[in-house]
Amino acid sequence: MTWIAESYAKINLGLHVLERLPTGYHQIETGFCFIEWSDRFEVMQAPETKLDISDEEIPTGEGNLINKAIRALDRYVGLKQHYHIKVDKRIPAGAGLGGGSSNAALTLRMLNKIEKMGLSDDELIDLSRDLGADIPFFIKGATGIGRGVGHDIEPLDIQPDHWIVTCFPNESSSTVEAYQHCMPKPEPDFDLKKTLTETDIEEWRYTLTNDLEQAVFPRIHVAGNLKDQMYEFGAHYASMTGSGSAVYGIFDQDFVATNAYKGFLDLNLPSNLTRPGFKPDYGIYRKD
Ligand SMILES: C[C@](O)(CO)[C@H](O)COP(=O)(O)OP(=O)(O)OC[C@H]1O[C@@H](n2ccc(N)nc2=O)[C@H](O)[C@@H]1O
Ligand SMILES: Nc1ncnc2c1ncn2[C@@H]1O[C@H](COP(=O)(O)OP(=O)(O)OP(=O)(O)O)[C@@H](O)[C@H]1O
Repeated sequence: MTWIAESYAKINLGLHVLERLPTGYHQIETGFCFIEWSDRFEVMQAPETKLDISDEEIPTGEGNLINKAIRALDRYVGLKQHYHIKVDKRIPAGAGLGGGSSNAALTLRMLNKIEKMGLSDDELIDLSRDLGADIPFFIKGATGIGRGVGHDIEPLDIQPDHWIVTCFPNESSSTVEAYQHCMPKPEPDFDLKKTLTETDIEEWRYTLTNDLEQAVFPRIHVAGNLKDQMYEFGAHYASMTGSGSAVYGIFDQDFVATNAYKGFLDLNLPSNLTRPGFKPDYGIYRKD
């Protein structure tokens, strides 16, 4: 029996880096929403654990977040079976799109369902606490504001009711380095929740910032150029997502967004077009 599901990417709507913590992590505040870019998972019972990823640049050993998620679940409840997991990888890695975290969260949700473990979202979040700061958002599967190191999610309907064009400039960004090079600001210049819920998207370019841009753009110039290009294509708002290097633009007219999307594809840059108010299909389906 084969189980199928989609592992969606996220983008960050604004990101405050508030404080560097003694653990090396940072206290942040960020809006999380989804885009229509996803990896496709096929999971089958197998004599031994096996991971196949269509993108050969992503290591499939112990360090892969899918394998880490399997081990964490096994430690927590003890898995009854082994699995062969095939991933059609479409989300670029090192893009700030949370591809690895999304994969880890889906692995936990799928095995929880396949083995009828009955673990709650909070239990899955607990057992995966050390795997990645973005994972709780992907387990919950609802948009919202992330606080603390990103783990504490306040659910909030902040999926933009606009078109989103996302583009990866083909140069990966390291999350560790992005945080190392940023300057924490304990008193941010704007109220993130208020901006996301009460301010028109047209106004965001004057307020809503991602603090990690200042750490990434000087080192990955193409990412900064891509943001300028989004505005040239007619975006109402453009920003780097997370630790980069992907950049997204928010557009209110479909033909302007489509034109931008096609423009990036013509430049051979991996890109995505997301519909207004997009909601991911979080279903896990059985293919007999
Ligand atoms: C940039 C974001 O994607 C925004 O949503 C996240 O903050 C990063 O989430 P992630 O990739 O799941 O991060 P993790 O895998 O947990 O951490 C990678 C590294 O990023 C840094 N890191 C991450 C999250 C955070 N709040 N502070 C940090 O300083 C730490 O050096 C950490 O070792
Ligand atoms: N299942 C996975 N899919 C993608 N990358 C993975 C996976 N497991 C481990 N990695 C490693 O994690 C690193 C970052 O990949 P990922 O796609 O999660 O980056 P990201 O989008 O920048 O993440 P984030 O936004 O959470 O910081 C890569 O170097 C990659 O080799």
